[in-house]
Amino acid sequence: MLPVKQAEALILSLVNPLSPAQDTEVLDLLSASRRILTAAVTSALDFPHWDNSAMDGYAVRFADVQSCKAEQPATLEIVEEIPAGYQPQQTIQPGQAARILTGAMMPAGADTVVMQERTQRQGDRVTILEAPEFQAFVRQRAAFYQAGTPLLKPGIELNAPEIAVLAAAQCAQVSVYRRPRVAILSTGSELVAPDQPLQPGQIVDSNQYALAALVQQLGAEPLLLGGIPDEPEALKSAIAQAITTADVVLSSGGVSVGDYDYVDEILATLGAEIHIRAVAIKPGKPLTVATFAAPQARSVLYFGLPGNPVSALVTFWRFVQPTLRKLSGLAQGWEPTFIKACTQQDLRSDGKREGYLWGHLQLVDGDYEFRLAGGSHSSGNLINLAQTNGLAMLPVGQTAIAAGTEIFVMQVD
Ligand SMILES: Nc1nc2c(c(=O)[nH]1)N[C@H]1C(S)=C(S)[C@@H](COP(=O)(O)OP(=O)(O)OC[C@H]3O[C@@H](n4cnc5c(N)ncnc54)[C@H](O)[C@@H]3O)O[C@H]1N2
Ligand code: MOO
Ligand SMILES: [Mg+2]
Repeated sequence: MLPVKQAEALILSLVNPLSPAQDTEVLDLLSASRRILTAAVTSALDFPHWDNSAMDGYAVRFADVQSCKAEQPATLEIVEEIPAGYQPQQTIQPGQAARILTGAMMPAGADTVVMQERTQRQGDRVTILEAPEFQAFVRQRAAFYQAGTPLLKPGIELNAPEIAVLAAAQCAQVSVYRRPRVAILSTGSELVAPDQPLQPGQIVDSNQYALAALVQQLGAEPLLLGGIPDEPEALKSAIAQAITTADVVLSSGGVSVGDYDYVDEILATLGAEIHIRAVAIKPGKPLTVATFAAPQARSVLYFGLPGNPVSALVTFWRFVQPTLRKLSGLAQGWEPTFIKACTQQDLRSDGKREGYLWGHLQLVDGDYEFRLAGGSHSSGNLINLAQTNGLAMLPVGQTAIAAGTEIFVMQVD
């Protein structure tokens, strides 16, 4: 059994990220949310594009107003009104000012803005009641970004801030990585679809739905291959089909030592290289990780996840999620986030495998608290997994952690 950290490192070393040359598509900016940028973006524009006013007020020459105060105000002649979107026509001379609105271009000759509240207006004259700072309320050209320097790096996820930056830089279309394709198949002769009547001994194929939801949440495209009975020929043809269409294949079930656990055997028959057969994690010990090399242009990574519903989810969060993040072209941040939290209950584990117990992570007065889900922590119990958002990690060798102790909790929402 491989320790969890070693399994994570080995799995990440098997991942070939999508290629910025081949695996890309060009999208309208509005469709690019949550996608990953393939190439660096620079802009020919400075930000701000020109000196402009940060306030509604008056553009003045600092020299005219630097010593004014309420008892000794300065009165200036207003020679122009400058709303946003208008190019000033006048150069401000000594004794002159321009009415200026927020975001409007500074006129030549002026270097400072006096906010409206520090002035009194009489027709085409304005009285400045208080000396401003030199260059007050002027947003200088290129103060935020200089044209030609790096604007956005490749391998970042495009969320609202990045989309705003791209729009402002007039990048109406953007090159992003295509979505990774993830084939999902469930093994088990006992499985039926949710809309089928249940016969004695049968259960619903919930793993297919759970895995599809997780794949979608990560921005990848799930290819649903359904439930495959525990028959070697059926399984072989399903896996053979999956590896021709997907970047990653996820199966659940059939990886332990039972009489109908055929996955490893079939992978070997199909020419896969099996890298992992078991990991020291609870739940999730019987985890198979394999690669298919040729004849595809790119290799296919195969995860034989354990069939127990919680084991399938925990191994997805711990190992498949980082894989999909790396594969997707993200430059960093593949690994799960572990948060220090104070457990509110006693936690127990056999100490032989790295244990993961599900529960709820919550900020209370600035500190995270972990509340263990009530009910059974059996890997077959998916019911109390609902409404949880964290997995408390119990290191190998540790059998009991007392309530009130600080622990690491893996965030899973
Ligand atoms: N003698 C041993 N038996 C088992 C061991 C072991 O080390 N020695 N390991 C146990 C552990 S740990 C796990 S986890 C399971 C993993 O089993 P498999 O991956 O072979 O999965 P199956 O046997 O096919 O199914 C296990 C369980 O999960 C249910 N299942 C399967 N697929 C689905 C699905 N798509 N949706 C919902 N539920 C599913 C299935 O009905 C079984 O109840 O092996 C232990 N046994
Ligand atoms: O360790 Mo198995 O993955 O749950 O029961
Ligand atoms: Mg089994």
